Amino acid sequence: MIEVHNLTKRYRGGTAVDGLTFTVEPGRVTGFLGPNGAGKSTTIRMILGLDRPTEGTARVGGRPYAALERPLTVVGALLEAGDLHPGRSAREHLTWIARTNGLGRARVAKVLEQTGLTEVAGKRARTYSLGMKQRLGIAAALLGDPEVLILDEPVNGLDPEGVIWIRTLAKRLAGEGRTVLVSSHLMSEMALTASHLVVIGRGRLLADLSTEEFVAAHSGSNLEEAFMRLTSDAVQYRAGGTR
Ligand SMILES: Nc1ncnc2c1ncn2[C@@H]1O[C@H](COP(=O)(O)OP(=O)(O)OP(=O)(O)O)[C@@H](O)[C@H]1O
Repeated sequence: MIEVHNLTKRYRGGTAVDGLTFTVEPGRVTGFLGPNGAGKSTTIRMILGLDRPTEGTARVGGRPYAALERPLTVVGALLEAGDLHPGRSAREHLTWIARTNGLGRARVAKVLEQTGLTEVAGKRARTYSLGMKQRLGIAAALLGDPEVLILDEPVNGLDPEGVIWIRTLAKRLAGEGRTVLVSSHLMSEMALTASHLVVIGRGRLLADLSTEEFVAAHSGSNLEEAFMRLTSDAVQYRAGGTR
């Protein structure tokens, strides 16, 4: 479970995250939606202890990230900017993470298999397509067999096959009882992937409801347009440069 309470991040230039409170439950895929600049990445960074909140708290598996003894066994994350060494192979990359986190080598073989990378595991990362890099990022996130998975914009730039693969994987992980949070700025994609939605705009919570409820409320209209309407104030605020 992920519990976010009154989470706030202010920068000198403005407020990126503004008093957010929501819970991400296990056993389902939760879509974390908002237009560009809404504060999704900043929220995720605070959940993962990479950014310090100005106010409020974020807990993963019942504790703040910093209090987790073996973080990779509790939460795995795929962030937008991967830190992949181009000269390293997938197997070397994963083995290094496993070793520095006290995880057994058997996990490396397991996550390579789970992400379909076994056959290319010896190739250097510089030869990988974007789709393969995303799979490797997900393999690293799965290494500690964590109960919580956070994927930040995982389908950006992927071809249709890659998009379907991520969608299927997210659902499978949730089906295993894990907590899965997937961020996106595309309502149409989340409608196919997530069974629950947390929508933010301008750092504030706009909606926290099941995908079914959202779709039913906007049946007959284009989902992407309905999402744009919901977040339109946030977009106008941003475009006006008043942040
Ligand atoms: N280090 C920083 N200093 C100042 N402002 C920041 C910093 N990081 C983020 N912001 C601002 O906070 C706001 C939220 O950014 P964030 O990246 O969290 O949004 P997002 O919803 O993830 O959008 P995107 O999908 O475009 O990354 C933006 O206006 C951004 O410019």
